Amino acid sequence: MPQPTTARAQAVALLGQVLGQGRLMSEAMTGPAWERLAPPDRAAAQRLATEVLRNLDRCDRVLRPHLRKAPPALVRNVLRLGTWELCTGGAAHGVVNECVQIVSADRRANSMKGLVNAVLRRVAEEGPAQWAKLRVPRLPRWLRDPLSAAWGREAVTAMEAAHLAGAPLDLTARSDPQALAARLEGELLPTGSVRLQEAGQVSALPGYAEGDWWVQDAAAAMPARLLGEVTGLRVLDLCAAPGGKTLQLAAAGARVTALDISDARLARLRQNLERTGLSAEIVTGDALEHTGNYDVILLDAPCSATGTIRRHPDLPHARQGEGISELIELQAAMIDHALGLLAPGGRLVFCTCSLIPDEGECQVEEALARHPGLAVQQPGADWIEPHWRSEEGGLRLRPDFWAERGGMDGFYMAVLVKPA
Ligand SMILES: C[S@@+](CC[C@H](N)C(=O)[O-])C[C@H]1O[C@@H](n2cnc3c(N)ncnc32)[C@H](O)[C@@H]1O
Repeated sequence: MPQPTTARAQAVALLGQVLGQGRLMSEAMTGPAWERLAPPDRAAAQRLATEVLRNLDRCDRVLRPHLRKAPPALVRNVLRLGTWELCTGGAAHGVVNECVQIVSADRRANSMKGLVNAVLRRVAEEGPAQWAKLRVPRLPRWLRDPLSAAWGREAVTAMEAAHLAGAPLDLTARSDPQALAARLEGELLPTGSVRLQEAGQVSALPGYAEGDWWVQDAAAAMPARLLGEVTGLRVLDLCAAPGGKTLQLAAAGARVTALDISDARLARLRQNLERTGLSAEIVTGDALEHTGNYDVILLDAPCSATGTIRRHPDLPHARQGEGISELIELQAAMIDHALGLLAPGGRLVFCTCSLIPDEGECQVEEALARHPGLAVQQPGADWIEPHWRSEEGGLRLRPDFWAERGGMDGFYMAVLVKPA
């Protein structure tokens, strides 16, 4: 008979996988124990682990005076979880009891249940008052150092505040953003996205089943918007899944080919097309091997995803920057291949959800040097704020932009024009 599990126990298991095994939360939310959890408990486990990771530095600061030496990983993660809950309004009795139970149930950690009980009782008394005074958690050094070099310390501090604040829910309307904003009582952003500050369960929102909208961060919706009128154009979405940009292009009347190397991710794209009643040709394959001829190509290249930390605070803890140089090489190869698939005079939108200039500005500068005649088209949309523009002609978006509205994902995008 499998042991029953709880949201807290699974949150601790998620923390162990992210912090101990370098797995992303999205990779870790599988397995028999996870499957046994009821959907609301899965959501609770995900939220608990996400908040602990977002506040990891704070949890460790509160715990430090109560620990003479670092306890084993499981005990440490239970203490971090308990600390976050106790410092943010969790009821002491329930939190402490269950944390003790989680440790008791583990053969190797069992002997430390007394310590967990004693430490969390102290945290329950002293932690909440301390919590509000703690500094905003900093990014790990592997990311903080290069970002400080690129954007300056002050900007990184502002980004860290945005990471701590988390992200509202942004939607892209299939047809009428104004009507959607009114219907959901959301904010119509200048770019055309609709923002909800408190959304609850996404699939329960009006219009979800009818496919009237899809979830897409406001920054992520901008690359396709830069293309303006695309009705009837042959558009290739070269790294398309799960399909936010494919949906935008199809809704705008383009003849879209959506290509991705991942069948599993394309299955989500297919579901999104079905739900919204939009259509696109779907191709499973490697972008570098695709052939064809297109008026427009949108290349949302695989990248470090460091622009999405507001929503994925696990990322800087699970990864230490490994694999980024390979991604940078792949992005350059994809730009070169995409240019070969474009008709003369055709446009390539290159974008990444990264904060690292090597995956953005530098890619465009280097592509211009490699391809004589290639030009950058300065986007002219009236919603573009002057400080978003970067030197080589692209747009640099950061999580600390629009702070008063709730921020945006970090993104880079540029429109390249092939010589006619
Ligand atoms: C940033 S995501 C794309 C997000 C998507 N454009 C959207 O808006 O929903 C990058 C995608 O690149 C895909 N990918 C990675 N390597 C690839 C390759 N060699 N060829 C095609 N797709 C690839 C990944 O499977 C992933 O879905």
